[in-house]
Amino acid sequence: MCGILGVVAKTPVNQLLYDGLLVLQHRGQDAAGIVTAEPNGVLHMHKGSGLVRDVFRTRNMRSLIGNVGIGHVRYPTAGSASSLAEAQPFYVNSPFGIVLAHNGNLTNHKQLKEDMYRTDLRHINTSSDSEALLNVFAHELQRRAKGFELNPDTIFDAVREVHRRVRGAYAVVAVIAGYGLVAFRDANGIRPLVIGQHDTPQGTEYMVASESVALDTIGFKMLRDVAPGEAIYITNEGELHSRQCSDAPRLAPCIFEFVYFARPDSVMDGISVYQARLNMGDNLAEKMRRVMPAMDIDVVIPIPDTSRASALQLANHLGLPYREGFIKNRYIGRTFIMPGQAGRKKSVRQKLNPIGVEFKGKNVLLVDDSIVRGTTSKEIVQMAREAGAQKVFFASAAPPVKYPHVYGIDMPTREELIATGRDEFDIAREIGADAVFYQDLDSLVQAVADASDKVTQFETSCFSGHYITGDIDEAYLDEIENRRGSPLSKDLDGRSRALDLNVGVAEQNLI
Ligand SMILES: O=P(O)(O)OC[C@H]1O[C@H](OP(=O)(O)OP(=O)(O)O)[C@H](O)[C@@H]1O
Ligand SMILES: NC(=O)CC[C@H](N)C(=O)O
Ligand SMILES: [Mg+2]
Repeated sequence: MCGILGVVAKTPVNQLLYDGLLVLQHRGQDAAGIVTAEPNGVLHMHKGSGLVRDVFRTRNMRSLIGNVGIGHVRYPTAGSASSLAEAQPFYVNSPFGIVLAHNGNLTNHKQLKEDMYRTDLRHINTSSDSEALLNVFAHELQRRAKGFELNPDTIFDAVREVHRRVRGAYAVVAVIAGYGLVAFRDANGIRPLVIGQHDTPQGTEYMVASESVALDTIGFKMLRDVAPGEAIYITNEGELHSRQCSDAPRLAPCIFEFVYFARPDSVMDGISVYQARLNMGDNLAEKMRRVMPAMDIDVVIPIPDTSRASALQLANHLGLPYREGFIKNRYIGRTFIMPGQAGRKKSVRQKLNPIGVEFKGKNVLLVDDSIVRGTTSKEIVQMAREAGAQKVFFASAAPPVKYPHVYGIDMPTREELIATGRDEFDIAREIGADAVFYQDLDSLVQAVADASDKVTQFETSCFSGHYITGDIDEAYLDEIENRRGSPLSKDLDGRSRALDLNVGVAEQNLI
């Protein structure tokens, strides 16, 4: 997943974007980037590999001039490479000069890239789907723009055409040089996007962000979610326009945001992530009562951080003590979104360390939000045993992850997923636990829906194998599995390869 941010302010926007990206860091640790825009259309970009705090130095911040801008933190998705060339935002010089940042994954990326090359005569230089998305938008805008005049209708018509051409998941922020900020969300609302405002004596400022937590911490008031299929255009002067640009919008947000990705203090599509996780704990407790009536458990221990809310509620519901048995090294980031299995494995031990007294001679129930590759659970169970636990049970607040995620989360091969071809007994054996308990899918959906008064449908493909965009079949999954690990795209007669043209940190004055 990635984090995106866009601001139209009355004063310089560089610090706001930096602060906002820091708050969205949990959505991507691979690369970060900011582009700011001056009223005359001059764009300033700085992006690089690594965490926000490492990418931006004072000198970089000083060069980010302008009251309008966008930012991105990246977590590469299936098929894309972990490289500086794919750090966002992306820039295209025509029409007007556009920069774009994207959260999600396009499922017809290969086709789009081919169309771009053969029909639209546009060159895509990386294997990033986001670069293709930018070029589709640019092409559609160019076709409609009349000279240097750009009105909201033209922008909204271009977004409408983007919805027709592009499949998959996308929440987008873009700046059109000299005009303003554009934001839009795919017709299923798979990826989140919110808009907030801040009133100043000079007028209203607007911020669009992946999560409401970015608005909260920067001091913007939440206005609403951007609707599925909707586009927002905020001019440099702060005039807000919005329009539904999809013929068939429906709200089916990705349920994995609520399980793992989003921060618990965010509210997305009207759903408190924290409340959804508490509900997951309740529902899991119900199941545990059913399947394990005589509970031989002394203590419930969460795997920090994400499982805490569910584990707490599970313990309350079962009338068992809840204890913090693992201490997390606060200087290590999220393990799951790290690229590379070796790094992930090493990181679990560096990140979490048991408190012996909570384990010695006890039967412990470890709770995590999800088990994906099993990297965390395998290490943790072993650590619990080394710390003297008698029995180690493991509970997951989400159902088994059995299918690749094609909408922006890096779970691309069935082979990598511990639940592929294994039942709960096999998985318990595999991770070394005495037993494993999983939430049922219906209960997960219910848990999140219960925290909402409007959302009834979710994108659940990694648990159910049902892909909401309707364009995913066995052949597609086989293809992304085969492509796994290759940083080079194989299409276009081998002509357009991912040329890693950027060396070091990319910094540009885009004039
Ligand atoms: O089965 P796996 O492939 O190991 O993936 C699942 C684990 O990864 C995530 O933790 P992560 O360390 O990324 O972040 P957190 O601190 O927010 O829990 C998630 O919360 C699980 O603990
Ligand atoms: N996780 C994401 O949202 C990534 C966005 C885009 N597909 C990329 O790989 O950069
Ligand atoms: Mg975790």
